[in-house]
Amino acid sequence: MTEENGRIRITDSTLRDGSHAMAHRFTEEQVRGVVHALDSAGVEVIEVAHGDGLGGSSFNYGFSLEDEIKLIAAAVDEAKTARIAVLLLPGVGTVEDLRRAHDAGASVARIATHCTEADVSLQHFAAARDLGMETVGFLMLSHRIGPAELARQARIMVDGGAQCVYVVDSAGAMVLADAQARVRALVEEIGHEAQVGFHGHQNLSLGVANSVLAAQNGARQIDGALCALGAGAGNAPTEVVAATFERLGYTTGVDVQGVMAAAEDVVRPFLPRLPFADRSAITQGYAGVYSSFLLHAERAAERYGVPAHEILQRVGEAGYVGGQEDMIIDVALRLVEERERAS
Ligand SMILES: CC[C@H](O)CC(=O)C(=O)O
Ligand SMILES: [Mn+2]
Repeated sequence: MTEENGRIRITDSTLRDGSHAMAHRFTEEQVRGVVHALDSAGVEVIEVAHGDGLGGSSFNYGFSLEDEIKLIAAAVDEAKTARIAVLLLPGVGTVEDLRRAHDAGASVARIATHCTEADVSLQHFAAARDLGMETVGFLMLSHRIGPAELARQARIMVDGGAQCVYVVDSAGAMVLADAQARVRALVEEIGHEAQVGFHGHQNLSLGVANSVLAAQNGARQIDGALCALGAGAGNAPTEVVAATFERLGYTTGVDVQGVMAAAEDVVRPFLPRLPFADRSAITQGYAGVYSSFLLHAERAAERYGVPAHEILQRVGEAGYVGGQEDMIIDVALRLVEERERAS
């Protein structure tokens, strides 16, 4: 296929979604190295923040090794052409956090809400627009509601000032047509006023395939992370996304060799473990569990002596959402009780 499929903007989230997999232990040196490599490879937007967004460094979500504003400033300093994005979950981060990130040089504000709660993002979009930032809405756990309802939530974000709204497969639970239908519904609802994006996870190893279907159905912004470094089994790998989209005839502006080198030579050496669809991560995709719950479940498994995949299966059945990380402990304790009663 030739270059006929139009332009796709790749946003790399190694330094934000990857923060989950790194237990929020990124150093300034690592941030500088990754930004330098991505920027040199032509990646236009690089997201930097705590895994749970601005203000996420806390007992509940895990403390960052380095202050995220310092990391954002380092990323801005390192990038020659790429723009630095931040993620903000209203309630975890505040408008004040957004201002601080903007003062440090971030220019893209990605405001994330649970897929049914778009209305809590309105003041954050207004603040981001006042600051002159580009605005992106992020509808997390998008698999939990149908395409029509998701499109209504996207409409709320666009009316509030979002210039793009993402279908976010936080659990890596979407199976091909799920991604396709949701992206198509958003494109129909908001496509003449705003762009649509797709953020895929690899729990069922479909992050790249879902991203391709998203693009074929009108998505114009696609997320990835180098070496798939991200929550759960990781994100659609940026280097695979770039290579695949080029082969499909999309223009991304990304140098495939450069981004492969960034993955292999810069990120891989500091990975604590390769993101992998093991039993726990597959369970997340299968049962529709927030990918960032993986490490929390593994820690609870270790502490209470019950398998992480069983915890995650129960978490999926209960339908817990981001912010309910404490319920993972609750589930683990219930499993312990059940086991004691049964023995
Ligand atoms: C906790 C925020 C979350 O990691 C955002 C995201 O990347 C997702 O929902 O997939
Ligand atoms: Mn994610």
